[in-house]
Amino acid sequence: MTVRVKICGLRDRAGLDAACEAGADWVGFVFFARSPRHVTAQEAGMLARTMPKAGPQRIGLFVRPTDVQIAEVLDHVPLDGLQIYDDAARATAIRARFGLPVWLAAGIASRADLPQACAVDGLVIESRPPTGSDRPGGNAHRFDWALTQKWQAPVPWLLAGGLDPDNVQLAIRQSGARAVDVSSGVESAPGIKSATLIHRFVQAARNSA
Ligand SMILES: O=C(O)c1ccccc1NCC(=O)[C@H](O)[C@H](O)COP(=O)(O)O
Repeated sequence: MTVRVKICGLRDRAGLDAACEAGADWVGFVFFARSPRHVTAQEAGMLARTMPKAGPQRIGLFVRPTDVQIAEVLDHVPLDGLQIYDDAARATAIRARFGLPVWLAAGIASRADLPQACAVDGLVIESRPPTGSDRPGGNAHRFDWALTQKWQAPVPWLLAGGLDPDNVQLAIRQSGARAVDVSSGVESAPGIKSATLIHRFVQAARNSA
């Protein structure tokens, strides 16, 4: 089965074009001011509206958002889904309020952290942020991939956190993931995507056995 790929934290045309050309399944826009990958609704709108019709789905990332913040973004950006950093009940409420697919981001340190039930459309399973980080994702920080191996996931899920073109095949083998999510690992500096690394990452994920 083909492994699906999300390239997250896109901020400019070159990065977005590379993700589309490489055949990514999803691209992510980060609406969190403290992130080096932050985009305004206007910037993301310009990018998202000019993507190929059969291109990747557009996912908006929000950290503990208010309904007003999400609504303001949706006024400008045609999003296909929302990735939410908040508790599960809030993610479910956002899904009901906006009628879009919602992925809940879950920070994992041990097997006990893996959700056994949820009322959202997908889970992004990533490492807990390292001590001192002021953001819940995009930290280039990995967890023990074997933790998800025998997990009976309640909904489709993506593996995230510290992936790059050189480790993604091992991560897929060890975790059993059928979808992967990367940001830092395809950058030449924080917030600056590398077309070469994006292509290498997508190719490596697709070619994993
Ligand atoms: O990228 C950020 O700065 C960010 C800030 C706040 C919430 C989420 C954020 N990013 C999430 C992602 O890019 C991915 O879902 C995932 O965490 C992968 O990150 P990385 O370890 O950098 O590949």
